[in-house]
Amino acid sequence: MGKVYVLDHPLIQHKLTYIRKNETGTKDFRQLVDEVAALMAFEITRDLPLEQVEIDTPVVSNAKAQVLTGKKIGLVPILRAGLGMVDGIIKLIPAAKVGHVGLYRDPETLQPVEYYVKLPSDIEERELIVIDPMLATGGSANEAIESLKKRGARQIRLMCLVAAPEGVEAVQEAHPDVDIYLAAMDERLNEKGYIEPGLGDAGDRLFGTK
Ligand SMILES: O=P(O)(O)OC[C@H]1O[C@H](OP(=O)(O)OP(=O)(O)O)[C@H](O)[C@@H]1O
Ligand SMILES: O=c1cc[nH]c(=O)[nH]1
Ligand SMILES: [Mg+2]
Repeated sequence: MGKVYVLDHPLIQHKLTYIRKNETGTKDFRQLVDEVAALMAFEITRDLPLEQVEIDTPVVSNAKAQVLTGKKIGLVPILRAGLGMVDGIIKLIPAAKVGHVGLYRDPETLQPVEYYVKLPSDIEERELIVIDPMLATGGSANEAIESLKKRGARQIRLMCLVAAPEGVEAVQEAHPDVDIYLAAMDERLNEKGYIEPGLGDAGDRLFGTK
């Protein structure tokens, strides 16, 4: 079963509180999501492998130093709301390629509807991070992960700001090979499929559409 990591760094938790607040407007919401995504990226890349190299500094020759090695990273935001987390992560991993999976959740059935997929050609070679602020029923994340696997992806992690326990369980059941990284595990889903306490509709708050 995939592991679940709740990233409890104080800066992440402090900023998340302001993201949640009803009175936080679009500009600040966007800025805070960007900052939290960067902080989360810092935490989830802790286990990236390093290799030793030799470099010349202005002072000595052949100094031992370390550089990243292993698989390259690919980011896959789930449209729309996942877009709000891309720039923050790219600041730390500027060479990451970015694929897009477009999904919306039907408001009646809560089922995900796929409308767009565009991925880097070498996804099977990359360590992919699927990003979406919200993991509610888990339907969208599962559909996105399925879509990536169908196209050859082999190593996938999921990064969300806020999750409901139902969504985490659904992903763990459907994709036991996928580890999940969260800023918070919330209490429940309400009858409309919204996370409580949550932060509302992440896409609408990011893009000012409601
Ligand atoms: O876990 P689930 O129950 O599938 O719900 C989570 C999905 O719902 C939201 O997207 P939404 O459908 O609002 O689309 P948007 O990003 O375009 O606003 C959110 O960004 C997730 O993708
Ligand atoms: O609480 C929720 C649930 C799904 N999608 C959102 O944007 N927010
Ligand atoms: Mg939305």
